[in-house]
Amino acid sequence: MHMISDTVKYIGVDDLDIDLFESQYVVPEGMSYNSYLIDDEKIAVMDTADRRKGEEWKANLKEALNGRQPDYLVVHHMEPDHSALVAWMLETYPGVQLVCSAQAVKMLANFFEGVDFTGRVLTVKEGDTLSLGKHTLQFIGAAMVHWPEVIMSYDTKDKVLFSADGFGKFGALVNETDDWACEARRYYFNICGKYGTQVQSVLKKAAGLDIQAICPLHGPVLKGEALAEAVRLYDIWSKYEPESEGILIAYASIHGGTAAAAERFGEILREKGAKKVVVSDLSRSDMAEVIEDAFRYPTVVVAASSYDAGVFPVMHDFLYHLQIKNYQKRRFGIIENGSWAPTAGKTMRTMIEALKDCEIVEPMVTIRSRMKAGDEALLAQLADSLLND
Ligand SMILES: Cc1cc2nc3c(=O)[nH]c(=O)nc-3n(C[C@H](O)[C@H](O)[C@H](O)COP(=O)(O)O)c2cc1C
Repeated sequence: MHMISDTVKYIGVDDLDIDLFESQYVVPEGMSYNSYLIDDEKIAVMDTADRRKGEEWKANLKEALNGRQPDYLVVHHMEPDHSALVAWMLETYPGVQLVCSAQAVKMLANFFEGVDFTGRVLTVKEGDTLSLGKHTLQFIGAAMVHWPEVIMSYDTKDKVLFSADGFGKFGALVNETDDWACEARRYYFNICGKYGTQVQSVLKKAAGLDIQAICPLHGPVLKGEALAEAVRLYDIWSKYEPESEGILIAYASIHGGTAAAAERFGEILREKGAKKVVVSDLSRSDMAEVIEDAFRYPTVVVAASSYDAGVFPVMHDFLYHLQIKNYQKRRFGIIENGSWAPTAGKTMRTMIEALKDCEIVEPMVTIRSRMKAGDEALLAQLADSLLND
């Protein structure tokens, strides 16, 4: 158990045997469910953990309490990976009061049938404060970062921001490296990506505070340069601005013809001077990582086989993911493939046109079954349009 400051203790747990986080994200480095304890005249526990590691978390809590009783359980976020032990806390510690938003109160009964919360909940909203003795918690509304009930809290004594899922990342703390951005980016775009406006609003509020440490619910505590870099990246990401130069080619291919065309198109782009080209096979890549790359770069080329008068499903899934994540402000190129009546291009075009402020760069290239020498010229033309316009 490590100390964040002389009175703020880390009591979270690592999960190294989880197969998929939220039943969809591969997490080869595991996951951490962070939880903190503020040891003051009144003791506040900041969130619980996932029930997968409930016993370990309870042991950490008991060790940190050292025989004392907690006074408050602050529930920043009701998602079960943080709130699984809420009912257990109420039952085990009769003096503990839950501190959460009004929206969270509505959710409590949904998650914990039969638990009597009467007289056990202190509802807080933006600007409210809670004195623990030397520490005072100031609450910050953070609705839709990334659920509606989310609050953050700021400890005015140690200048710590408890940021809920904001500033989180994939990966257990035991496996933490210096490269925070790599898995924080994949986490951000897939989990919070839809809510850029709400993240911007929280960043504006945070700019008015002197923050010495950010304590998220997943991933490492951020301090110093790491904190400043994380805030810089969150500002870019939540404005939907590309982070760096580059072109993503995402392809969906049944028998390899579209794959060959996509790889060749990558070579053409490099021959013409593109410095960074990432080619991803949507059937075999981690979808969350391809989505991350789509947000990272300003330009995306989609290449796909036609399928049942539409597009090969994994490409449909990719574009659908972009749509629900509020993807915007990017340029697209389109390559389609078909053996008798190519339809992939039209389907992809319709889906891209539904995205906000996304431009389709012409010409769209049609491959018939296998790429031929004659297709080179049109691919070169598309490359020129993408690189020079
Ligand atoms: C189930 C299935 C449905 C298909 N539907 C279409 C179609 O509607 N129109 C078409 O032109 N080709 C269709 N095709 C053919 C492929 O799109 C075509 O062979 C393409 O060249 C495959 O590219 P690939 O080598 O990258 O997989 C279909 C193929 C399969 C297996």
